[in-house]
Amino acid sequence: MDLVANVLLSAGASPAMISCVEEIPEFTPKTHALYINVGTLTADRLPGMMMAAQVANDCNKPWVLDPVAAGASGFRLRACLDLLKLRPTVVRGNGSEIMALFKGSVDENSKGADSTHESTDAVAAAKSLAQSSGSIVAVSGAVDIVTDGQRVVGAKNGVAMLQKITATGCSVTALIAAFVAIDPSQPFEATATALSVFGLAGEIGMSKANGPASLRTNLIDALHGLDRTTVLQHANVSNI
Ligand SMILES: Nc1ncnc2c1ncn2[C@@H]1O[C@H](COP(=O)(O)OP(=O)(O)OP(=O)(O)O)[C@@H](O)[C@H]1O
Ligand SMILES: Cc1ncsc1CCO
Ligand SMILES: [Mg+2]
Repeated sequence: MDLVANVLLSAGASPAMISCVEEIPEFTPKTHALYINVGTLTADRLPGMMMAAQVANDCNKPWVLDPVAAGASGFRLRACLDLLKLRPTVVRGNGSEIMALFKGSVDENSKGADSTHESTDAVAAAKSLAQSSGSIVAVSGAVDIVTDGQRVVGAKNGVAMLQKITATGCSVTALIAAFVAIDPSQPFEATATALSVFGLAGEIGMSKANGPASLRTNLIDALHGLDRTTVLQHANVSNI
């Protein structure tokens, strides 16, 4: 939650981390985008997540799902599939998470939050999931994949060390929500751009880092300092 909120602040967004069921109907309409992350899922938290998604849909707010460790247990998988039925604007997971949602079955080899698959192994699953769910599907990894079920692009910015910092995936999903909030009519473009910008901040941060802890700090600084010229010069997004 710390990294997610600080990444959003660095990018110029304004996070509010709300999980109290009593507040959700009142607060969700005030947002520009809702982000639901099941990382620390409990039976008590799920009804609030479902309610928030429903409120967002009722007031036409975009919302984004991070299905953390979707294949790790039956409870988690069902929760993610139930949330997916509420049609998030975007779902972003790692290769294993997107493949578990596509297959609809628990992954016996799941390592939990970390992926055991390359993003490029999940392209067909992501495309099919986008078609069946109606959501934009993004798969993070060495190449970040984004698809609306027809188009597929790859965003190639980033450094492998990002995997050694917990919640970089959660944070890039939050950034996707912030970018979708800017123009909800272009969620595909917003998702690819957010992934590319986050990866670029990782590259710039890594040039000054000694390891994961300093990369975490430099990543936030780099995101805060990014300008349009740097993004246009170094963003590496292409059709797949
Ligand atoms: N091998 C890699 N090379 C470059 N960038 C990478 C690589 N692996 C992951 N990334 C980047 O790291 C970020 C997090 O992606 P990752 O796939 O690790 O998410 P995740 O598994 O959901 O992470 P978490 O659950 O810890 O939040 C993304 O911006 C992604 O592009
Ligand atoms: C490690 C971990 N466990 C639940 S959420 C989370 C953060 C990365 O997804
Ligand atoms: Mg994750």
